[in-house]
Amino acid sequence: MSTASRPTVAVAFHSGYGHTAVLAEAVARGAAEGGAEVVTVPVDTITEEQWDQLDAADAIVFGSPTYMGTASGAFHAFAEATSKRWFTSAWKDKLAAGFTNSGSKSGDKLHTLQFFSVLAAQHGMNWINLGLHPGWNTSEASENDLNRLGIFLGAGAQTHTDHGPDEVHKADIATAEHLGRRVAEQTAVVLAGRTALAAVTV
Ligand SMILES: Cc1cc2nc3c(=O)[nH]c(=O)nc-3n(C[C@H](O)[C@H](O)[C@H](O)COP(=O)(O)O)c2cc1C
Repeated sequence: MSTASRPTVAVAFHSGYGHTAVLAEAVARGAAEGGAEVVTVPVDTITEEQWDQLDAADAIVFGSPTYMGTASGAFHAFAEATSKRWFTSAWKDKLAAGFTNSGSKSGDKLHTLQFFSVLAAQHGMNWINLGLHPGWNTSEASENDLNRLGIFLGAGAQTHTDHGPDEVHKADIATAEHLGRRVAEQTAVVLAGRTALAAVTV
């Protein structure tokens, strides 16, 4: 983990058909804008070097499409493989967040985000929520609002199943960027607090 206040944020994601990958890039972009060093890790092809990158990160943002009401099978395989880290509490006190994408407006996305938050809790990680009020919930609001799907736990996106990755909704991309920025900023606050605490306890 970083000792200075510049955080390292890892984006650990799976995308079967490229839509969620667009959001992973947006989270990474937002985190970089927020001052973090960023690594993206496609979990279905994860290497030993990338496991090391996750171990070294201050925050890990989990991302997956919603398949059958939960994260994809590939993401679940990755989650099971993290049990090696669980045994040694290797990820304890890292920060965590999550994003998902589905074909339907709801599509049971919340369940995927809840799965991510439980995975984080099992590791003793501290969950960072989206930190946005819902958009698109008044007569004057628009589908182009940030957080247009009105999710609090993480970033959610909806992509029509006959649309390609280049048609992921711009508001959902912006919402994912927001999440990345927020994770970077909140992680920097925690790192600064740890540094300050270490200074007064020596
Ligand atoms: C096996 C499978 C299961 C799916 N299950 C859901 C679902 O439960 N809810 C939903 O709204 N969309 C569901 N979808 C649609 C995907 O979430 C949607 O197409 C998404 O954009 C795919 O993201 P990806 O390109 O990153 O894989 C499913 C798609 C597949 C292939």
